[in-house]
Amino acid sequence: MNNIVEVKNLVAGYESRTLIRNLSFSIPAPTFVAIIGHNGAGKTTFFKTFQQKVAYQGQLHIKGHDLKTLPLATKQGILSYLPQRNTVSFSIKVLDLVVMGLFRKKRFFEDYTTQDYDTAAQVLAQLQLTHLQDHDFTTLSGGEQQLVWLAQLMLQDAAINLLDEPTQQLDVYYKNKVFKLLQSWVHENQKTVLCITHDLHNLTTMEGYLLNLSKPEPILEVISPDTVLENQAFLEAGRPVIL
Ligand SMILES: Nc1ncnc2c1ncn2[C@@H]1O[C@H](COP(=O)(O)OP(=O)(O)OP(=O)(O)O)[C@@H](O)[C@H]1O
Repeated sequence: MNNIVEVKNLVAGYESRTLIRNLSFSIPAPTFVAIIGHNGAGKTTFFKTFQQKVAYQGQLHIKGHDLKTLPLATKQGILSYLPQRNTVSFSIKVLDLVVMGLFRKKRFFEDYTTQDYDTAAQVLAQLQLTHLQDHDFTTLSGGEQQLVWLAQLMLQDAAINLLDEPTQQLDVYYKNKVFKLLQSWVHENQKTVLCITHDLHNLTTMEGYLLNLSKPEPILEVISPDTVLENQAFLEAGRPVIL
């Protein structure tokens, strides 16, 4: 069976700075992977390699395809990305923004149907955002906007989802809720979620792996209260000097 994600001897960074040094791991089945590490460790850069926005050596395979040779449309159907910050500079209703997650299933200029809007509303309900669905997105709080982007990403329905700090601006209730939702997304919808996070204490109850990019030789570690604590202590003990 093809691995869902396979990273082999990955080396990436910027000009004179190598941030990812010879990283290798594979994910054989849909799972949750928390990507952790100090500020500047290269977590977002790692995601940028998947988007081909940073030059890299080594291999990145998704569902058995080399990312370098995969046509864009196929890649977009397999891989979704939620950036750390996403902005909209025009007024748009929350439900209209979320339904756009279905764009890959539409032809150019094809309208969204009532059924599409119902699907979008269901995802908003899962995130307890129904009361905001007719609001102007630009008037929402930072945390509410983050949840709306997450709803849109869930609607995209890709097999592999790269989330860059999706809980950064959320209150403690929503942090917990979003991690639980991601867990059920993996179990019930067979999604693979790679999630950059600094919210280590939310990880203790998760099932999956963590990858600490601050460690000299990062590997997938099975999440347990002990591994989370060990990694927390490692990160608190100090930062490597990154030149
Ligand atoms: N285009 C670029 N050119 C040069 N250096 C860059 C570029 N983009 C990012 N960097 C640097 O690479 C380092 C890693 O950045 P990256 O965004 O991957 O960190 P991170 O682990 O995601 O950090 P954080 O937890 O703060 O989000 C940072 O020091 C950053 O300044």
